[in-house]
Amino acid sequence: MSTPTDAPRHFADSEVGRLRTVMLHRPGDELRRLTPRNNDRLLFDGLPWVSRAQEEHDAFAEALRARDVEVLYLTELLTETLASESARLHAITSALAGLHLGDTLRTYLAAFLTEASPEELTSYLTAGIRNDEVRGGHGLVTALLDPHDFLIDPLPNLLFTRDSSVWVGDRVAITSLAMPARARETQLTELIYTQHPRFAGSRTLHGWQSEHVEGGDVLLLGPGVIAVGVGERTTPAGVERFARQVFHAGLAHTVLAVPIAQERATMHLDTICTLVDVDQVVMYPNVADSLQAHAVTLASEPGDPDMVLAVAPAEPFLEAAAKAMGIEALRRIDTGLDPVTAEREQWDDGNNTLALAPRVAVAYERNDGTNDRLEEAGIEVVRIAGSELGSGRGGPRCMSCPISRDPLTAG
Ligand SMILES: NC(=O)NCCC[C@H](N)C(=O)O
Repeated sequence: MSTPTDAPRHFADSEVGRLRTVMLHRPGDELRRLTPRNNDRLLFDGLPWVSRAQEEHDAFAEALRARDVEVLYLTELLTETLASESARLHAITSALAGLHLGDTLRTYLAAFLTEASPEELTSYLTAGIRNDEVRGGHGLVTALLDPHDFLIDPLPNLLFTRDSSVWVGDRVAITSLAMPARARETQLTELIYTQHPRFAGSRTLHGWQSEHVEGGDVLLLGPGVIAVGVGERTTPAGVERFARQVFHAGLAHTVLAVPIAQERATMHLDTICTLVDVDQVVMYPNVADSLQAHAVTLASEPGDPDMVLAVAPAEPFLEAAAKAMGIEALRRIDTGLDPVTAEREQWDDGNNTLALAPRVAVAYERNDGTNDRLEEAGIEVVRIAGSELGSGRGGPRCMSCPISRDPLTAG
């Protein structure tokens, strides 16, 4: 595999530049924590068959490797990061910061986790610890909590690495996840990007303490142009903060703030629209005509500490996007073949494609109507199975965090 020698090692300025490196999370024991009592709270619609989900995920990773994409695994990076004492201390302190533990249990767990190997600590941080699994620290809190209550919550949505960090240019944004079940994920991505030797020197943006922005809402439409969905997960204040940061860092000239319905089916912008070419998106037709965008640009001089943002009135999304991208039109390929098929295939993440290069995209095989349409439009579809992976409501884009793509030429 070769990368252009003048390109930074970690870089992304589009959704479709040739994919070089991606971070995935192979589903593991954290999925075995899901029960009919907690799956709603943990944001899964069902209980996945874990070994089949792993097979499906391995096939996804293999399809990427077959296209010369370097696959990094979040848990491997985390375990390597946790070899450092300072990273371990940081990880343990943040994982035990919750107000549900009490001093006795927190002190016991801190000592217990400090003794754990990096592999074991990774496992506790991702699959969690249940009250009935601890051997010490017993007292009022352990007695009053239900035996099945989690002292450290499992993170089954780690599978969706897209949401907990986003590379924009040569910087990585640590996002701020809105749902309590996912909030701790970004403590782990922050630790990896700030303490793993591979990322030494990488500069970060945003942060998990900031206003909510989730990676599934962030679409790098092309060099200098970023669309950000605002709905169930990313807040208006989140997109404002994000816009200020990318303008300040010179990473974008326009941010499109795109209001989306606050519903589970459309939890992120990438559940209704993803790019499959430099000027083509696959899009949910039931919202395509009503989707609007406010173009946000910098009204003050670059470098002025009082950054003033100019916010344009709402315009149809595709028009606003094409204008900001400097192209004649952002063409649309519809999900499904009719409104009902479109609704079914949108729910099953037919829109949620991962581009490997212009006109080459990974998609769930089950969405026949959408995949046929993509192929008719000249897109090569790399089909993967997702019957179990999809039970958390996320497709190939949600399950991948591009760390390196070949740059697209601006303009
Ligand atoms: N970008 C995405 O749409 N990610 C899918 C996230 C699914 C996860 N179960 C969630 O509700 O957050």
